[in-house]
Amino acid sequence: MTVEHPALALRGLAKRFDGTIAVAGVDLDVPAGSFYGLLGPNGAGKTTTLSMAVGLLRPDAGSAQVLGHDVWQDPVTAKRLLGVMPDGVRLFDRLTGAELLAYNGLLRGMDPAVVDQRAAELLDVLALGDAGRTLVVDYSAGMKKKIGLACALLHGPRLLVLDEPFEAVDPVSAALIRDILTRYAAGGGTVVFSSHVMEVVERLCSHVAILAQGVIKRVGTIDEVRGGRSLEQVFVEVVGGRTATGEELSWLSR
Ligand SMILES: Nc1ncnc2c1ncn2[C@@H]1O[C@H](COP(=O)(O)OP(=O)(O)OP(=O)(O)O)[C@@H](O)[C@H]1O
Repeated sequence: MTVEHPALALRGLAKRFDGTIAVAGVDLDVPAGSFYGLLGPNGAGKTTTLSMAVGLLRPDAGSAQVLGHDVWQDPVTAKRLLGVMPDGVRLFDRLTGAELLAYNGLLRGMDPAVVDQRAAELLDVLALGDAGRTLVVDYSAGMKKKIGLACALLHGPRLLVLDEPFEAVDPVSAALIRDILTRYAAGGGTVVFSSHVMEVVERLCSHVAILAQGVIKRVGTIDEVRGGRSLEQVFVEVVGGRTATGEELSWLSR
């Protein structure tokens, strides 16, 4: 009997920066084939959690497995199965989009002919073909997101982990990214992405986890987490925060 591993399994992940506890013990199972949203306010620990989950940041404690392969003990296998778009897309940006994709593909040991063919297709689908000889450093923020996504997809990973893929992206590009991710998930891939945008998560995701102050406050399928309400209502209730009384900033009124 074969054991079905979750696409991503996090156990007790924790990270502290100096005096700040960024992530305080996160357990999460992302079922294979799911579209998983990681929601949380600024500073909740989303980027830190995802960075540890994909092997970019060493945790103080805990483990991360991609389809049963430990990210820290068996990184080559785990990273072969994984496509990552990190926050702020730290790219080698003195290259054109095509050069960056070629660099990524060859670094992964892919056949150069396959890299060329897939790179051309990705640039075309993501509407980056027109950027031609423009260096990635001169791309707009939205274009950088798209080339980051192309780099994450190039080797045909089974799991995609994306940090804020819709941030700084215009509606046309956002729709394009949504379509590509939806097709990828329909084809058997698993997507995990972080976001603050309820509407995107509600529209796309089968599952959601709400992270606040470094811990998971709610987790489950979208319907389980919503419990008949809107995701925004649940989010605000879980995360709390201050409400304006109307007295503040009175000097702004004329
Ligand atoms: N390299 C670092 N050095 C020091 N503190 C850090 C570092 N990275 C993150 N932190 C702190 O850890 C906490 C969690 O940050 P993180 O970036 O993971 O949150 P986030 O949920 O991704 O936030 P945002 O939505 O604003 O991107 C914050 O308090 C942040 O200031």
